[in-house]
Amino acid sequence: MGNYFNTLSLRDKLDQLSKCRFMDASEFTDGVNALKGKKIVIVGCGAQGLNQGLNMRDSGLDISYTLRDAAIAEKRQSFINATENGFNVGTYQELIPTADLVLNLTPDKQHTSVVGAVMPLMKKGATLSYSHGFNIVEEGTQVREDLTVIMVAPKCPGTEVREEYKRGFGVPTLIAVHDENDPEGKGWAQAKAYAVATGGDKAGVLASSFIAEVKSDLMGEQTILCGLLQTGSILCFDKMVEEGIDAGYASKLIQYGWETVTEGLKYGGVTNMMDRLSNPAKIKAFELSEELKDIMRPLFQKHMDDIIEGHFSAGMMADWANDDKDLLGWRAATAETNFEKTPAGDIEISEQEYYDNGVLMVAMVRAGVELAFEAMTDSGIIDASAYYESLHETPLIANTIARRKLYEMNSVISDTAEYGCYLFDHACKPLLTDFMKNIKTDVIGKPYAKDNGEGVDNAKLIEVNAALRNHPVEKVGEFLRSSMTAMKPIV
Ligand SMILES: NC(=O)C1=CN([C@@H]2O[C@H](COP(=O)(O)OP(=O)(O)OC[C@H]3O[C@@H](n4cnc5c(N)ncnc54)[C@H](OP(=O)(O)O)[C@@H]3O)[C@@H](O)[C@H]2O)C=CC1
Ligand SMILES: CC[C@](O)(C(C)=O)C(=O)O
Ligand SMILES: [Mg+2]
Ligand SMILES: [Mg+2]
Repeated sequence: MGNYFNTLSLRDKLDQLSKCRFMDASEFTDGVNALKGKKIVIVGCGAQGLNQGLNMRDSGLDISYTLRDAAIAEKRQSFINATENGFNVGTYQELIPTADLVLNLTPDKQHTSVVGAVMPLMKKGATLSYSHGFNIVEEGTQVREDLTVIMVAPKCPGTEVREEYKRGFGVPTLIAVHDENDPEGKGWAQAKAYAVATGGDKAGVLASSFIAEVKSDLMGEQTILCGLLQTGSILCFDKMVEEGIDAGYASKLIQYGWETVTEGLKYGGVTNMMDRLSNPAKIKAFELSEELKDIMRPLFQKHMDDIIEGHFSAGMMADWANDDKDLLGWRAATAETNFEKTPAGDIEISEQEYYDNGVLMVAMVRAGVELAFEAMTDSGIIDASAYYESLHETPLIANTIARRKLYEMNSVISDTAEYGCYLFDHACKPLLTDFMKNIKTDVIGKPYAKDNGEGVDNAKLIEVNAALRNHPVEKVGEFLRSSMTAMKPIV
């Protein structure tokens, strides 16, 4: 065992990183048939396990859960999740030998021990599935030759996998078959049926590789999706309070503001989100985001380099071996931030006010989306995949902050994402210290145009609009969104 990616030649690395094909709806006409009547056993009933299982059962598949013995004996939350939803639950010995498909939906840290325990019990020719390829790519786990190994990775938190499915939509999903484990050539058919069962085909499916999924997923979650939303929440809240804005108002503006402004992003990309601002505010947001991009670019690039080279995974695995000291310390520190401790005030904020009084938040989102997209595509990740891991998923993560702030986001995302989020946040906040010194309430907490007049330089506005609309994330986004015909509004 060792870092599998690092054992490949440069040519193979680049080939794997660039594996990404947007699948046409016509490729899913067989629906869930490849898995119909098959026994599907999910290991773990947490964020992904529960929500994927609910969708798959509603899609007509046979789902049961296997949990470690202690979880069953002590009736832990995973046991409650499964039994209260009417699923059959059993031990590994009871259920794994009956399974045609085993979904490993335990935390990445546990994969080596879980796969080690489950694999000997799996019947010959069965399939093992992951929703994140860390164990295969970064730890180099080798799976029994007779087993098929697939990945179906929703580009989204588990809660939203369920919510989007209930809305009749789905979440973009990346599927892959591990080249070294497809002895019967059935991997792709099963992965496609699984993606249909979770609703992924309605939002868009990419046929990809374990490697491309891991490297892009880690990058998205550490930077724009979670890291920058955490940094932005803390910095914007502290600034508003320091400048005399009511703390309840500041708390509400941020808690629900990310969800509201990124809903504009989800529908019409950065262009639409920025168009929701008045013209003077849009120009200001553009200038702020350009400055933010210059300051944060080296940090985004460092995260991408560390992920590609394996430094990130080595550091996180060292923390696993150290009883998660960093993860737990950072988690406790996040709970003590003033943003987290200040409840949202009972104040009406209209949808438009979130944009007008949140110009800096809009600027942060634009900067983060574009930087993450640029760092991924510069490293050989295909634009569609980079789009899902930056622009499309940001609103889905923002939804979690609207529910119960950073606590909710960090509980709902995987432990791997949570670790990466804190790592980025702790590096990013100091980088933005000088930038934040110049920030006043005209761009966070109060409407921009009111204090700055309505005058606009036409030439400047045309230049800004062109820069926004011509960014490559907008080009690929336009194409990908055109296939998301079942998308439903939530704000
Ligand atoms: N969170 C998310 O939204 C996303 C996660 N993923 C990926 O999905 C996978 C699952 O992550 P996530 O849903 O966050 O995981 P959770 O932490 O939410 O769920 C973990 C589940 O695994 C069980 N578990 C924990 N430790 C062990 C162990 N040693 N042996 C057996 N079971 C164990 C837990 O039950 P108990 O402790 O009671 O035994 C619980 O049911 C990961 O690979 C992750 O990267 C992919 C996309 C998004
Ligand atoms: C954004 C974090 C994620 O990758 C996800 C929800 O897609 C995770 O690991 O939780
Ligand atoms: Mg992800
Ligand atoms: Mg992840």
